[in-house]
Amino acid sequence: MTALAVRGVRVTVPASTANLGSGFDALGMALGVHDELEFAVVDGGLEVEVSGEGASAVPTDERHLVVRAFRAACELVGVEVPGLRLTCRNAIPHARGLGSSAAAIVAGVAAGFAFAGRESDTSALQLAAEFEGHADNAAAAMFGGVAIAWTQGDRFRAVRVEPHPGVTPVVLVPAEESSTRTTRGLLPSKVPHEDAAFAAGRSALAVHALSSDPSLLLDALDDRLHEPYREPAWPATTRLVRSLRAAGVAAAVSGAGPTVLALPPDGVLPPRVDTAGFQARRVAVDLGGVRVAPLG
Ligand SMILES: Nc1ncnc2c1ncn2[C@@H]1O[C@H](COP(=O)(O)OP(=O)(O)O)[C@@H](O)[C@H]1O
Ligand SMILES: N[C@@H](CCOP(=O)(O)O)C(=O)O
Repeated sequence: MTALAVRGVRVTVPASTANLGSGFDALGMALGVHDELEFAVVDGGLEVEVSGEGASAVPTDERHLVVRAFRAACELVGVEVPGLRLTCRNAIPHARGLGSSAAAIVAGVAAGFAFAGRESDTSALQLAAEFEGHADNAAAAMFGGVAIAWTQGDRFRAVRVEPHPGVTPVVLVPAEESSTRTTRGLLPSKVPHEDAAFAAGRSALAVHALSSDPSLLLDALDDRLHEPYREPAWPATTRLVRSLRAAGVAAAVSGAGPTVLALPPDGVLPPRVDTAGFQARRVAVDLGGVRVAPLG
């Protein structure tokens, strides 16, 4: 067992927008909406206090996602925490395609690593991605900026790419929720070769557009790989993505939806696009990923 490096940490973790069009399970970008969590070592037991998003819905016992990820991380790094007081102040909306579950997992993993005096690294990403099932949004939440994620056998890998300052996201968030697990179930096991080729070109272009030339984002964010299959889950989202794109605004479904991601120049949407039913919010790109500080 490793000795505890600290008795408590404060963790700030960003939301994320995954896929960015055709980069299904491969591209993610961290966003400037953050959950704040405190992990304090206590003599025994588990105390979980949640405020903000999801407060009335998430369990406050050992089933809590942050607690599960934290305990798995503690086991991996070899620290034993006798008891935990966890305080969560949530700002990331749940089940909207903004990476709330990835953020919760990354926060728990980062805290577990910090208790062993370690920073989040490739083994932390591996654990977080195993929990989430894919590394696109977990890598973005962990390392910030744009993430390119891939798998090598059963290993999850990712690199961080610096976003261009002209990438200015607007998220359009509807009231209704959509579970990622449910809409992953709508995806086919095979797609036409033509669509795969379309996706390869678009997702490669997306990396260039996001890092070097935002004028190419409209083409780059086009998708045939997941959005058409998930459309029955969120028809209003599909309509809004189409209207934005028809008005020349780069737009895609954020993660597994139902939020819409738009990347208009200067973060300004044309007034003629009807966004009724969605709350439009300009958000920064988060550049640093999860942050951990000792509790004072
Ligand atoms: N901060 C959190 N604390 C506890 N559970 C969470 C948290 N964030 C997300 N979850 C769990 O994950 C679910 C949402 O996950 P998911 O369907 O993947 O949507 P999202 O796109 O928001 O990640 C929530 O309904 C909740 O069960
Ligand atoms: N690639 C995943 C991304 C899910 O992101 P989330 O923020 O909706 O959890 C997918 O499209 O299923």
